[in-house]
Amino acid sequence: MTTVLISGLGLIGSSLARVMRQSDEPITIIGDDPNDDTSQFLLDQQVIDERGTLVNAAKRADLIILAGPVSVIVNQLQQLTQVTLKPDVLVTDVGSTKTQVMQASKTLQHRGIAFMGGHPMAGSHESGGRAGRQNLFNGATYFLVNGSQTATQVERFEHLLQAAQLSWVTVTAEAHDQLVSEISHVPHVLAANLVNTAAHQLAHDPVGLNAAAGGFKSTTRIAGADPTMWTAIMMSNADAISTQLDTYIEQLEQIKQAIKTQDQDAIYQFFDRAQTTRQRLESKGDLQ
Ligand SMILES: NC(=O)c1ccc[n+]([C@@H]2O[C@H](COP(=O)([O-])OP(=O)(O)OC[C@H]3O[C@@H](n4cnc5c(N)ncnc54)[C@H](O)[C@@H]3O)[C@@H](O)[C@H]2O)c1
Ligand SMILES: O=C(O)C(=O)CC1(C(=O)O)C=CC(O)C=C1
Repeated sequence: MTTVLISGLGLIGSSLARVMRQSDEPITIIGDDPNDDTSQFLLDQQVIDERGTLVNAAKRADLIILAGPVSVIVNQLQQLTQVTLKPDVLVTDVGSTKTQVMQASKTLQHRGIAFMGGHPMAGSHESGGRAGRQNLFNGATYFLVNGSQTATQVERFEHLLQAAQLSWVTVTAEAHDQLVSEISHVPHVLAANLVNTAAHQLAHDPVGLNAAAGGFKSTTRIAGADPTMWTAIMMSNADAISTQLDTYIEQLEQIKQAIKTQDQDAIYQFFDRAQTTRQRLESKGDLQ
């Protein structure tokens, strides 16, 4: 029997629990979350078997998954250094940034506890355990960052999540944070900025945002995401995100100039390049 402790039963933590429920291995899932409503819902749905607190339940666990906001994960890695854990336990996380998390895991690793960074590249603008789904991660990339885990621990972890048919990719924390700043973090900044700017400009327009159609709605869906989670992400990947934003500002300046000066060719090339890349991703089935 494998005992899994998931701390943070939100969208990601509860979805991982739902995937593990499909595993052929006998498992007990202990859930830790301060939200009583979510925890009770997941108990009733038999997504988790019992509730516990991180500090009290950690000593029984073979696998500990930290699935709260990045700022919470960083604190919990410190808390776990004060607990006597099973010698073979694997501690991992699902945080959207990895450098700060890997740094915070060092004390635990120095005490001989196996830690491996993780980040499933799937999610939603919805949050909370009720929004979790068994198929949320299907076919997605799952980044792993090497810490002090053994090959057997990785194999067992991947086996527990087999039902999701994930694509496992090992990266360094720095390469990870650089990459996701571009494909995930900056897009969230841009989406939120589109909404905030439009809302401000149209504040006194009686039709205004109510007339927004597919274009505005599909480019800004992710602006509906949880501000606590996204604040923690921005705070923990500040350098990479701000550097990427500089590049975006430069690119926006260039297209602004092209539009202002009626440079038809430059405008066409701008949209043509984007269309070609987007269509290539769609044809691979990666995007809709
Ligand atoms: N949402 C996404 O698309 C996505 C995708 C991949 C990774 N992530 C990462 O996964 C993590 C969780 O994100 P989410 O979308 O599930 O967020 P969420 O808001 O749905 O869930 C977070 C959960 O953590 C709980 N929590 C808060 N403080 C806690 C504490 N001290 N102890 C235990 N639980 C606590 C909250 O009550 C909540 O249930 C974040 O680190 C995020 O960066 C999110
Ligand atoms: O699909 C979404 O709504 C998401 O925002 C998922 C998303 C992203 O693509 O940026 C969000 C955060 C992550 O860490 C990984 C995935």
